[in-house]
Amino acid sequence: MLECKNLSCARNNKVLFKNLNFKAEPKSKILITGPNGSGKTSLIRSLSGLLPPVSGNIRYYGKDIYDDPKSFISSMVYVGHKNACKDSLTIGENIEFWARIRNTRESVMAAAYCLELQPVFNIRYGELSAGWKRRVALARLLISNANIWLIDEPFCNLDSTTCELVLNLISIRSEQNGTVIITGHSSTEQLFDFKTIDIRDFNRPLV
Ligand SMILES: Nc1ncnc2c1ncn2[C@@H]1O[C@H](COP(=O)(O)OP(=O)(O)OP(=O)(O)O)[C@@H](O)[C@H]1O
Repeated sequence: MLECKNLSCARNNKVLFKNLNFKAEPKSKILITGPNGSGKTSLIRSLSGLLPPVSGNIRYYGKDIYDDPKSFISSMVYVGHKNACKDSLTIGENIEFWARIRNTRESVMAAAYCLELQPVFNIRYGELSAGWKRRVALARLLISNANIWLIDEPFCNLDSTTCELVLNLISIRSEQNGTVIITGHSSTEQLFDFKTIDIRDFNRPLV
C-alpha cells in the first residue's frame, strides 16, 4: 500500500498543496485532479520519487520511499508528460530499450500488441503523430511488471478508441492487485470508478 501523510509541496516559494493525505490500496484507481498549475504533476512526481516533498512523507508498505528509493523504483513505473522516447529509434527499438532496463525483453511484443502498435513497430518514433507517440510511451507500463502505475495525463492526444483501450489496461492492472494513479484536469464519466483527489482541497497557504 502507498500512503501519503501530511504531504506539502512548494515550487518557486509558492505552496502548491499542504497536509495532503491519502492511501492507495492494491486494486485501486486514483485520479489526481485540479486546474492548470495546481500541482498535479508535482504530486505525481513526488509519488514517483523524483520530487521530495517539503514536509510529510510517502510510504510504500510502511517504508519511506525516499529512504529506500531503489526498492520502491522496482515496484513502480512512471510515465510523465514527456514521452521519453528517442526520435531516431523505431517504436520497437524504443520499447526494447526500456525492456532491457527492466529485464523484461520477452514482454516487448505483448506490450506492442496490447497497444496495437504493430502497424508502426518498425517506423521511427520521430515520424509518428502525437497520439501514436503517446501510445508508445504508454507501452512502458506494460513492459514494467510494476504494481504501481503513475501516469501524468495518460489520455493526452489519444482518440476516444485508444482512451478506451488504455482505460481497459488500467482496469486490468488494478484488478490484478495493482495501484494506478493518474492525473487529469477533471473527472469525466469514463473515470467514474476512480477515487478523486482534488488538489484544490489542499492548497491553503502554509502558516
Ligand atoms: N521544474 C520546475 N521548477 C520550478 N517550478 C515549477 C517546475 N515545474 C512546475 N513548476 C511550477 O509548479 C506549479 C505547479 O506545476 P505543475 O506542473 O505541478 O501543475 P499541474 O497541475 O500539473 O499543471 P498543468 O495542469 O498545467 O499540467 C506551477 O506554478 C509551475 O510553474
